[in-house]
Amino acid sequence: MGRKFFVGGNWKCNGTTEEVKKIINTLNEAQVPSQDVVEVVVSPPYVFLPTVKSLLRPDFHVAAQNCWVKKGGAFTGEVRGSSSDKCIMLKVMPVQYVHLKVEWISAEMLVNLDIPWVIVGHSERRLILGESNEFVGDKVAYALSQKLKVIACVGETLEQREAGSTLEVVAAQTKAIADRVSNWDDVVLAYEPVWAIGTGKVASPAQAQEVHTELRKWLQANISAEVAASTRIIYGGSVNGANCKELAAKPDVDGFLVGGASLKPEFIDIIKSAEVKKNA
Ligand SMILES: O=C(CO)COP(=O)(O)O
Repeated sequence: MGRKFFVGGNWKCNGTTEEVKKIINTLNEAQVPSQDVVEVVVSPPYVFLPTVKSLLRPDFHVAAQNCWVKKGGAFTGEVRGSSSDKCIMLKVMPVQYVHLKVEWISAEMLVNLDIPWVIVGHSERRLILGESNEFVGDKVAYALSQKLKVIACVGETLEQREAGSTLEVVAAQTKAIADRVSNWDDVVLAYEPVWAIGTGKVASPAQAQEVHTELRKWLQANISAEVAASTRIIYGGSVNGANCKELAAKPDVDGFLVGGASLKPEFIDIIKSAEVKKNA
């Protein structure tokens, strides 16, 4: 079974109602390859989910950027991080933000809004909010149990890459998911090296291919040949209209998770890079 090219747009914490409408207009008017060739998913901030859901063309889908690890209930704002947390949060945030409050959104709410996808384990959550591999694995499992489809993110920091531990890091992140998930049909694995995110420093096609091949080998050795062959492994980190084709040409790059460029018209060019695969 071929792996359908997948292009996700992670809008992160960006946009006003006007800007969101403008992006949607651009997407809605775009001529792109058919749904048989490419699956397109955009992920706005929570507050814009209903607007995007109602205005977006029906052949593109919507993802939330996160969801809670279990059923919702009496939780007024999530407090994560404490002085005992061994995360790098203190390095990137002033000390008064350690007790961060983050909105608490359950998988059930996303299902209720008819949002089919959720991004889990993005490095901005792992690193800033101290989400551990196990916590991310639990979230993936819970989201899948509620019938959401999951874009699960893995990736190493620059420090880890320079220490030569890239493969070990992404394998450990993937293992924490694999330990909790038995069906991979609704999982897309996003390799997002932290050093490439928002930096303009994209991984070379060879670097991306190397990690994607290793991840696929890991899936083959630890889950099954079938899961390894069918799971889409997408790349994220400074993807843009100019570099997407070369990356897409690599055999184990099955698409992209795009940040900054997903807010711009060049996102259409990135979607169109699916043609590279079709013609391969
Ligand atoms: O984090 C990313 C997508 O989830 C990538 O962000 P950029 O494309 O802005 O580097």
